[in-house]
Amino acid sequence: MRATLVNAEKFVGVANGALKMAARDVRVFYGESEALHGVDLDIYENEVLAFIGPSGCGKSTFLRCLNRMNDTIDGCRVTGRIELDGEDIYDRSLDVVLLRARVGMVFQKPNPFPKSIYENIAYGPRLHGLASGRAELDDIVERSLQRAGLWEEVKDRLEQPGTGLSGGQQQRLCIARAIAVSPEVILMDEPCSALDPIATAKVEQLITELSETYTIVIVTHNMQQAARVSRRTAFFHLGNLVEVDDTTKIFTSPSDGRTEDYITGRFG
Ligand SMILES: Nc1ncnc2c1ncn2[C@@H]1O[C@H](COP(=O)(O)OP(=O)(O)OP(=O)(O)O)[C@@H](O)[C@H]1O
Repeated sequence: MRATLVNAEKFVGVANGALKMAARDVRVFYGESEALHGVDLDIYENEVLAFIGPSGCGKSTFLRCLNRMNDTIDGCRVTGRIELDGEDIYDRSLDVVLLRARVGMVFQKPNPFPKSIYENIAYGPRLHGLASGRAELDDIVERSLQRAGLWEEVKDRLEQPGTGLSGGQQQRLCIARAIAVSPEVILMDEPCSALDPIATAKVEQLITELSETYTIVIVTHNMQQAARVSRRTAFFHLGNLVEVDDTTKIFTSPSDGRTEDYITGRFG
């Protein structure tokens, strides 16, 4: 563990981004059971925002609301309002496939398609008509892999299966796949929990680099990780968003006793 939890200096200059997403009174029901009890949260451009809290408190449920992944869960219902650049993402006329390109997602377990490394990246841009020919597609594939810090490791084996890479490489491949469709927001649900410390360090470094271009929301069980990568942290407890503040403040002088109990290890 590091001596200090937070290196605040690296976040200078990104503290006052424009509003990117806004959630108001968001409630999520699984059948009759209410899992999230009215969450209000603003997310700013180019910030890294971490969600922390004990198991089952609703972090992943809320994250999935942000690109409507909950739509894919039977019996799940979302109420309230979530806006992306001022637009209601639950509006009936909204194209969900396009939304998920704008608000991409990286999951806990790396999940490359059972296709070549090249095809893993090329699939999205092709689907969304982002390349006018093979040369442009090649260029997107190379740039995405470079951004994800994977190009040097895979440039000579682009036709080999993505599933043949190491776990850490697979996760960076999934990040490259998310980047390839030029998202604005990237949601990450415990992206390092299946990785070893070296692969984790690479992904954390990548998150810091990517925040120059994208807005990143990350769920993590690892408080040191939240402290290392995020500018702000939101603490969830029993389906409530208890508080959101600068990461430094959350880990040094939180406003709510429940946050204090959690970060000092009294529960969770
Ligand atoms: N598909 C589902 N069907 C029914 N209930 C669900 C489903 N997914 C989550 N829940 C419930 O919603 C609540 C919040 O779960 P969620 O997975 O969002 O929490 P979490 O904070 O992400 O937990 P963890 O840290 O363990 O991943 C829990 O009570 C959970 O049992």
